[in-house]
Amino acid sequence: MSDLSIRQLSKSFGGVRAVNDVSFEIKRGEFLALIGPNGAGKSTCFNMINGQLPPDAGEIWFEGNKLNGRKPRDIWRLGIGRTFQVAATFNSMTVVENVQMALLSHANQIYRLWQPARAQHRERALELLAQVGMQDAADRPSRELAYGDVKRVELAIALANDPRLLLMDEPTAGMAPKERNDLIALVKRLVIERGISVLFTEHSMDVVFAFADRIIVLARGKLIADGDARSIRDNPQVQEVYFGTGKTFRAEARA
Ligand SMILES: Nc1ncnc2c1ncn2[C@@H]1O[C@H](COP(=O)(O)OP(=O)(O)OP(=O)(O)O)[C@@H](O)[C@H]1O
Repeated sequence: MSDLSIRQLSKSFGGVRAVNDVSFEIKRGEFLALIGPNGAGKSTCFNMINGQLPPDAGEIWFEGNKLNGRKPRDIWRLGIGRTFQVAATFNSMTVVENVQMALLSHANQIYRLWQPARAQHRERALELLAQVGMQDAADRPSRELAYGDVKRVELAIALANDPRLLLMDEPTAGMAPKERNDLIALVKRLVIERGISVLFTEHSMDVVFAFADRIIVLARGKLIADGDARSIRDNPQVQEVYFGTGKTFRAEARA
């Protein structure tokens, strides 16, 4: 069964066809990269899936539910998580408190009648921090964290909602190559351990080719390729759209 089904999705801004008749599926437990040069329509796709932008045409289905017309919060409740930039309050709390707040927010959706106290979520918050390798920093003020560690905590916060599909739009933006690699390796491990699906965008082709189960490529709003790393790397149309961007897509660049 496919988790997410995107069917003939389109979105224009004035005369710009940002997303043009795009269809793809994500299967349960798949780690799928959405790539494409700048302005290809990746963020617009994400924003339609998470309910921030209404599509002009096409349908989005998740586990048998049509998502068109639903609010971001309803889509989040259906099990589609996303990594947010940290909230304005992030710096005023400890690391574990930030995850506790996310758990509290999630619990309030379901157990509205007997809202558990924040303290009761500490153990679960520590478990989530352990999954992202941040348990030792649990009681540190969040404002002291290095950038890469903030990203790990963001991931723990996203996992607090127990998503079955996680959307990650450029999760490694602003990171050094080693940090990028580590974060995506961590996400891949979580995909395998938790059986969730992840759709992510990433500008580092090394990272995409090393970790993605499957890659889809957008160019000027159109989906031009969908396949594994080798087929994408050898695809002449993909090579052409990346020509001159400094990314390597030549066959001889194969690892
Ligand atoms: N809110 C908007 N208003 C007008 N035009 C927009 C808007 N959002 C996106 N666009 C245009 O739609 C096209 C696709 O943009 P989008 O941000 O989805 O691409 P992207 O693949 O995410 O790019 P990048 O890799 O640079 O983030 C671009 O031409 C962009 O200028």
